[in-house]
Amino acid sequence: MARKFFVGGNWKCNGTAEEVKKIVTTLNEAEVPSEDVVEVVVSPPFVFLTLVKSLLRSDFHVAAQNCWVRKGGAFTGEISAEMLVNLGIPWVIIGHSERRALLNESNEFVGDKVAYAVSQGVKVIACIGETLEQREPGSTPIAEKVTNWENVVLAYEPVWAIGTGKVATPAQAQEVHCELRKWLNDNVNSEVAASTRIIYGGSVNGANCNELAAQPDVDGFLVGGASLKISDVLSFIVPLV
Ligand SMILES: O=C[C@H](O)COP(=O)(O)O
Repeated sequence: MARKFFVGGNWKCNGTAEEVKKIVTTLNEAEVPSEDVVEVVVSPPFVFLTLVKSLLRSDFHVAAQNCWVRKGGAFTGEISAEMLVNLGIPWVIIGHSERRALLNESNEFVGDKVAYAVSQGVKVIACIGETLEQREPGSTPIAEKVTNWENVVLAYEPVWAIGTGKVATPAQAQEVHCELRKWLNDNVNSEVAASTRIIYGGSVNGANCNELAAQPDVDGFLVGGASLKISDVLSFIVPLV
């Protein structure tokens, strides 16, 4: 089964409304492959979600960077999956290594969040850890709790590559992605293993994206820094035509 290439731009905790509008304008004016070929999703900070959604071209989509683990309520500062649905935000990033490291999000908590968001109809970019010792316990709660894998993209992001300029080699990325696909085969089922997109994140830019994209098990990217730069934001989408 062909897996549609996925390009996610994670803007993290960056930008002003004016800067965000400039990036969106650049994206809107670009000639890019059809959405049948590449799925493009940008993830602004929460406060800009509605702004970006209202301005962004209709063939690109918007993701939140986090959501609460279950139904909303007395959880100050949180945003629920139901709210994302209410706003028409189709995607959410869950379990990014920055949240795992800085906010102590555990594997179980991340697994519960992924399952709850999917149960509410929000599609999830689920980020998992770097080493085999981290990847397996990180993936197990997701595998145990998620029933609808159609709405999950797995993002492999080696911590040493995030924001450092040290990108994994295509061979390193392929090795881990292949191992993850085998893990899905053994722990979920062969259909999910064949159809789930496994994307790579960590210092992706226009110069290294094509070689990474050529790997059979690299189904896309989650891009941080380069997705915020007007000069770079198209560089990892357009070459994929
Ligand atoms: O979510 C994106 C990743 O953390 C990668 O960030 P980066 O492209 O700035 O290395």
